[in-house]
Amino acid sequence: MDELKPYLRMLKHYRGRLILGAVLMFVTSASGIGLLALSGWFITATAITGALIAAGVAATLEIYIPGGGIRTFAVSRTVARYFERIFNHDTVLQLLRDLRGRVFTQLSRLNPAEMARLRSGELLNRLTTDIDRLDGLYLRGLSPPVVALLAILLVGALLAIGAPWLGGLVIVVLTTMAGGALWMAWHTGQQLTRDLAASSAALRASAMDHVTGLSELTAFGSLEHHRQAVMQADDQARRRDERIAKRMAYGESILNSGIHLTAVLVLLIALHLFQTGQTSGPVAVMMPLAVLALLEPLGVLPAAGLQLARARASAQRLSNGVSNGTGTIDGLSTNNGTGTKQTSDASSKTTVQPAGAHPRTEGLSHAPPVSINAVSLVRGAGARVLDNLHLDVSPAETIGIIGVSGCGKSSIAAMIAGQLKVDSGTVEIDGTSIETFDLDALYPDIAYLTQQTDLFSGSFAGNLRIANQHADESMMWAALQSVQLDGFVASTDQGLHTWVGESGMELSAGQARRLALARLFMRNPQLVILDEPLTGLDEQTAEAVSARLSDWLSARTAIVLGHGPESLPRVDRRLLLRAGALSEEN
Ligand SMILES: Nc1ncnc2c1ncn2[C@@H]1O[C@H](COP(=O)(O)OP(=O)(O)OP(=O)(O)O)[C@@H](O)[C@H]1O
Repeated sequence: MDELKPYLRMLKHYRGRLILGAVLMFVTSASGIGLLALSGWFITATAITGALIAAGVAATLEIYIPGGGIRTFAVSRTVARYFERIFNHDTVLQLLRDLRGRVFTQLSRLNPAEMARLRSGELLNRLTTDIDRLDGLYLRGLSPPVVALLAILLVGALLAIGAPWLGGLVIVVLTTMAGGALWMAWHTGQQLTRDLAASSAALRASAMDHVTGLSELTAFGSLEHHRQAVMQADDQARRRDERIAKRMAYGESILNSGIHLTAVLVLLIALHLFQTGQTSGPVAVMMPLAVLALLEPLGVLPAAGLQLARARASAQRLSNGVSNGTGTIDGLSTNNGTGTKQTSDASSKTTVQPAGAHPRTEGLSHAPPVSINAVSLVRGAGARVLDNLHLDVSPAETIGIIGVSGCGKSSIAAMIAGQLKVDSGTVEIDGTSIETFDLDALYPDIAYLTQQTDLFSGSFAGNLRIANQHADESMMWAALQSVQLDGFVASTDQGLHTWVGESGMELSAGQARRLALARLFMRNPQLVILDEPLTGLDEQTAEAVSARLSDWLSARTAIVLGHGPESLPRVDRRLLLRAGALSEEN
């Protein structure tokens, strides 16, 4: 249940509302029980009185008080239900707002490497299904057992009018039955829910792959094959859903049968009590009816058990891979005993502050030295990408690192940018280990161009402003000119305000890359990391951009990565990365 603790803590803020909501739920149930029990009593009492009068025996019955009671219960049941629904749903909406805020905040703290690990299907699942399950924690998971228990106690008290021992016995029997049903649903729900959540995420991910990769799948003639895979994922999710529904239906029918059986037993005992003169006829009829009135508050218990299991699984998933707000960035994180948090999955290693360290909170006031000392790195399935790597970059030096595809160039870039944690060794910027840097303080002074071009749905101006919120139009035109994109932008209808499409889809790959490069010129960083900056540019444009880039880099410390010498701008030193180690290139 530990996973649910943060959410239970969140519920504490609404303590008053939750108690009032539960009271309204109980009033609804109690009114139902009162209505049925009193109606049974009243009908029997009037029948007996009528029969006595018909037999010539003088008999009277006070009808106004029980009649008024029945009307009161009928009205209070409807009114309490109405207000309970309005009030509790309002509370749930407030909880939902807090929950969404919390999850979005946690997601926004993830760095790109971690974000990439959460496939979009996963993310969508977390933001919709998981949150929805948690928002029902109170209404459908926690309050029904409380209300059910109170309802059992009330019925026990009513039975005690006929025979106190019977009231006590029924309380014990029904509480055991209800507790058992709740526990069974919770227990079986755990595994089934985990399986269902996994199949739903797989279904969403494959459905999204199908839609986004439609043109590739069509071009390779694999559309039908992939469609079958999506259908299979759908089938699996549906079968798991059905299994849960069946188990819940079994649970409900067993519980209902138990309540009916108890009502029959209570009827037999009540008739015996009546026969032996220990209770009156109307009370004897009221007793089994009061038990039957428990069908409603107890019938929801299997669903409540399942809801609790679902909420727990959702809480687990939400904390898995998302910061829990206590400094742990990844659910897979473990403390390795040295005070430094690490992830167990090599492919998702990210830089995390060592516990207890005082982070450096000031950025870079000058072009910093960068040093990599005895760094080793294992990634993915366990391949050693870097092996005892050393590198010293002097202030304002530009170094180029070249190497074949997959040799580890991007890994070096991500490491220096603090987005990949090394297995051993240190990475230092300006004499400070990247692990002790407050990255929020460092990032304004570094520029990191990743290999992948990320543009946002928006205009040219909007995409440039990501690098510098306060940039004016002349600055933007100058940046666009540096990457030779000014002519193209000027030729569009709305110039800087032209929409570049979702993720820059209305631009060619080369234009998108140049727009990403232009963002660099909008800032004044001290340290620059460029991962294959000239990819996708034709020879002539690459030459022009390269010359401009070389000038811009001259006063900054820069590490530029590329496949070969032609993919680099002018550098002070060129190194070759091979077999995890660097060697000088002439
Ligand atoms: N996200 C990841 N998860 C697991 N392993 C990865 C990941 N990214 C890269 N790797 C592995 O790390 C190794 C180095 O990859 P890296 O991207 O650093 O190479 P690279 O030299 O930049 O390649 P390229 O020039 O093709 O971009 C590769 O063997 C790759 O399989």
